[in-house]
Parts: sequence; C-alpha cells; structure tokens
Amino acid sequence: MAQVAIVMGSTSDWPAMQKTTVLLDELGVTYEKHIISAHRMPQHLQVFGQQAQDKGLKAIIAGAGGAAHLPGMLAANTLVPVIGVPMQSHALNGIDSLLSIVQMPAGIPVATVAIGEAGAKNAALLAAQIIALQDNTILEALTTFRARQTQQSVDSEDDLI
Ligand SMILES: Nc1c(C(=O)O)ncn1[C@@H]1O[C@H](COP(=O)(O)O)[C@@H](O)[C@H]1O
Repeated sequence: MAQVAIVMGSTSDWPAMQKTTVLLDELGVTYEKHIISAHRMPQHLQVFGQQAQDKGLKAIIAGAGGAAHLPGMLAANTLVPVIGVPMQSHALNGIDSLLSIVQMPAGIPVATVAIGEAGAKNAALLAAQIIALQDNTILEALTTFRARQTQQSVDSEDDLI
C-alpha cells in the first residue's frame, strides 16, 4: 500500500515529476505513479479521487501544465491533501500552470509549490512532512536530510575562490 500517489496529466510531465521519486526513495516514502488527466480522463479522475482515502494514501502530488485543472479536480474528489506542481509550459513558461493551480476558490485547497523541478522536489518533501506527523521513521529521514543539506551549504563556502 503506497503512502503517496504521484499523478500527472501527461507523460510529457514525467521529466520534472521524476524528481519527486528521487527524494521519496531517499526518504523511504512509498509511492505509486499515474497518468490521469482531468480533461482527457474525467471518469478515471473521479474514481481515483473517490478511492484515494480508502487506499490509504496520505498525500497526492499532482503535476500538470497549461490549463492545469488536475490538482484542483483531484482535491474536489478527496479529502487526502493534494500538492499541486505547476509544470513549465512552452507558451507561458508555467505562469498559466501556476495560476490555474494556485487560484483555487475557497473551500477546496490545493497546496501549490513552485514551477517545475524545484516545485516537484518540494512537493516530495512536503508530502514526507505530512506523513512524518505520524511516522517516526520518515521524521528521522527528514531530519537527516535537513542536516545533510545544511552541511552541504556550509561546506560549499570552500568552493569560493
Ligand atoms: N493540465 C493538463 C491536464 C488536466 O489538468 O487535466 N491534462 C493534461 N494536462 C497538461 O497538458 C500538458 C501537455 O500535455 P501533452 O504533452 O500530453 O500534450 C501537460 O503539461 C499536461 O499536464
């Protein structure tokens, strides 16, 4: 049983969304991956959302680009927290994706992260932090991750010439 679902509107989102899996693997968070488009697969989306809680999912990471309705429509169909990742689009550089995801009407929240790969990485960390509220193993993995990240930043000073 996976703790997190990574959902994206298209396989073209995978290069950025794959960044989530690297971090989830590192932290020991289990996940499943799906292509589900609110536009192209509306019935699939509804069924997936309605089954998410019973499957035991603790968070859903949803990446979409352009008119990015996927995260909001998933959130409308479940009480599992949804983290939306705006994909970098060609036409508008991801501003379209960002605004589509972040500007949810009051009542149906989507936790929105930054555009592209940085957002995908933070989505994984945020999902892990949600799970860590009730899972000490993931809490320890996050603590180690933070400590290592801090040390790398401290050490990076030595690279300055
Ligand atoms: N935003 C959505 C949705 C949706 O929100 O339902 N479904 C696909 N897409 C997005 O369309 C972009 C182009 O997709 P294609 O590359 O398949 O044409 C992708 O970034 C995808 O997330």
